[in-house]
Amino acid sequence: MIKSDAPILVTGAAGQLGKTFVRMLGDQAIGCDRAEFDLSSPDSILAAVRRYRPQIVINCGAYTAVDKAETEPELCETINAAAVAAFAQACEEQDAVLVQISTDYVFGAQPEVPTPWQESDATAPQGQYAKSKLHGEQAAAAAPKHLIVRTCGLYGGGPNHVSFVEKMLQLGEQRTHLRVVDDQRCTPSLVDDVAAAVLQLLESDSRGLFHVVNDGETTWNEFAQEIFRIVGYEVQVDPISTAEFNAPAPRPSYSVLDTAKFQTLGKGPLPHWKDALSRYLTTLRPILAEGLQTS
Ligand SMILES: NC(=O)C1=CN([C@@H]2O[C@H](COP(=O)(O)OP(=O)(O)OC[C@H]3O[C@@H](n4cnc5c(N)ncnc54)[C@H](OP(=O)(O)O)[C@@H]3O)[C@@H](O)[C@H]2O)C=CC1
Ligand SMILES: Cc1cn([C@H]2C[C@H](O)[C@@H](COP(=O)(O)OP(=O)(O)O[C@H]3O[C@@H](C)C(=O)[C@@H](O)[C@H]3O)O2)c(=O)[nH]c1=O
Repeated sequence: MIKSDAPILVTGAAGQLGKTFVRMLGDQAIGCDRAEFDLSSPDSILAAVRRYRPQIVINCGAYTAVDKAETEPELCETINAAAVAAFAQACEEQDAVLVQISTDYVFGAQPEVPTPWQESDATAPQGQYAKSKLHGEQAAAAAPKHLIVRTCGLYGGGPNHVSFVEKMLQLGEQRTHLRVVDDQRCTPSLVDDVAAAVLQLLESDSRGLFHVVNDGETTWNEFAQEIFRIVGYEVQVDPISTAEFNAPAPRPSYSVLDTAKFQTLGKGPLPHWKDALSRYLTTLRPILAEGLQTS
């Protein structure tokens, strides 16, 4: 159970998800950015956690530049795995719960029959970011009280965070034709819905590994088309393959996550991805009227 008076430390508080937790938790949150916790120096983490004496640490800080990680694998591994090991040790010492946010990218191999991945399925991370995040899960699992939440394609941090949604909107302001991959299936998810679900897991004292994404599944191409449909931009989104896009890091062709385990809480699935996207774009409407480029 979340004790209402004990602090909850949120790392990565300047990021999309961290910022959302800090907003939702209000006075109970101690939001820390890289000035307080430099995750590339894990040695400093224990002392910093001792200072705050949290009941829960929600680690949203991470190296999230998937392509850049291919050329900075050591830094990515330090931030996404070694720092998590330090949090696990600190949480054990403080008898605190460690919440580690992880990713659908821990799955990589093309399943024979595409069926949403369950928590018990074998992982097969492909790129450096993906591998470091799996190592981070393993490090978090060393904390006696841990909650590891895998999610996917986060967006919704507002116009200052450039997720896939803002990338599409910026490109859509400039171009009439875009090329977007149509051979990766996943479920992009809204930070508000994911953070609310994580808090439900904490409130029910859940421990272990959970998949938390919006309901349904799509491709990035269909997701982009839905963005433009909702905001009313006339942009043609041509389908291309992942090979044609030729990004430096590999991405899974199928990383839809099964949320049945989360649903055992009895609250049902998270809202459908189309509903989540529509809610987020509604909040952006006043800014879109001015143009995202100029905001
Ligand atoms: N984005 C996505 O699509 C997905 C993300 N995830 C996971 O969810 C979590 C939250 O992601 P999201 O909010 O999107 O990520 P963001 O990139 O928005 O935020 C990550 C935060 O980590 C901080 N950070 C990076 N390096 C350091 C460092 N050396 N020391 C301290 N802080 C650092 C960044 O700080 P600064 O702002 O100063 O750079 C940033 O605020 C991560 O664990 C990520 O792996 C999982 C699935 C999908
Ligand atoms: C901008 C753009 C992207 N794409 C492709 C590239 C990629 O395969 C896909 C999604 O693009 P992104 O670069 O936003 O995706 P990416 O940064 O790989 O997003 C990921 O972030 C990390 C942190 C995670 O943990 C994952 O869950 C995941 O969603 O769309 C196009 O095909 N056309 C485009 O114009």
